[in-house]
Amino acid sequence: MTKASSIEISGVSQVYVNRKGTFAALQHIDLRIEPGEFVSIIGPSGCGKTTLLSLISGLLTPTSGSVSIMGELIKRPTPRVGYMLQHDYLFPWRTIKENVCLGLELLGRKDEASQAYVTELLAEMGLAEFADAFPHQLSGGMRQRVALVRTLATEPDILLLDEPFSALDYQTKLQLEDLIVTTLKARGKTAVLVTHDISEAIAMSDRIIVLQPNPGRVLADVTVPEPIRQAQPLHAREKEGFHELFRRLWSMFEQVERKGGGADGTP
Ligand SMILES: Nc1ncnc2c1ncn2[C@@H]1O[C@H](COP(=O)(O)OP(=O)(O)OP(=O)(O)O)[C@@H](O)[C@H]1O
Repeated sequence: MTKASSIEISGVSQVYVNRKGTFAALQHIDLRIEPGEFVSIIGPSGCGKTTLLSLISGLLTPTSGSVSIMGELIKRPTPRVGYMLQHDYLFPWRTIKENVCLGLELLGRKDEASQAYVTELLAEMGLAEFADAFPHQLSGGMRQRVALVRTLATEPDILLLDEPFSALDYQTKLQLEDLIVTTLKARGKTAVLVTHDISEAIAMSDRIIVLQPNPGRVLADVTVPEPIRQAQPLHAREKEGFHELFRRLWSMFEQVERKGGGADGTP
């Protein structure tokens, strides 16, 4: 349960073919994410953030280059990688327990240890008494907690989080940020978060990758200062250096937007 994996992205380019021709969504991305690291990907709309997650999950294979997990080439989706999205995609006709067990069912895992782990996770997320409830009886924040349990139930080494908080109100979002970081760090999971929210990225991450568009490339790879990393996301915002880093990342966004993408050089 505490297994962690590295992600190695080497010389990755992704070209999409559409009616107008070809479009380079990502160009020559080299990135290594360490076991247990929490990394956020930020950047303007269309810079290739979701494409990068799709490549790590094995839903897409890169046009060139390679994506590996602990040195093993990823060519198709693998249970080692869990994916959590903005929408919870819970089945309305299934109870909460039945929803969180879906991934286990698909993998044919009906063993007692897996069931016990699901019960433990539901309790940890404050959902124990809702195991027999249906999704419509839960708030948006609770439903995202259910989605987190469903993702963790199959014990992936890596979690990909694609804007999982964007549909939530501010207070719920802050609470869920805390819960996710605590839960993933306690289990040593490697995590990659895509977000448009700079302060969320700083508060949750060990490292932040800034992408620039047209074509998508790495503009900056920023390590979050230690005092901020050590703090829970809710308190990270009060730490020294938080606002300075926010301003630095904000100015990178402005630079990319001024140049309309395709900007070279460091911020
Ligand atoms: N299947 C596809 N076919 C053609 N073009 C695509 C496809 N998927 C994505 N794109 C294009 O590739 C670029 C990168 O898309 P992607 O969704 O990865 O960006 P993003 O940074 O996640 O954007 P957003 O922040 O708006 O979600 C965009 O210009 C998008 O229109």
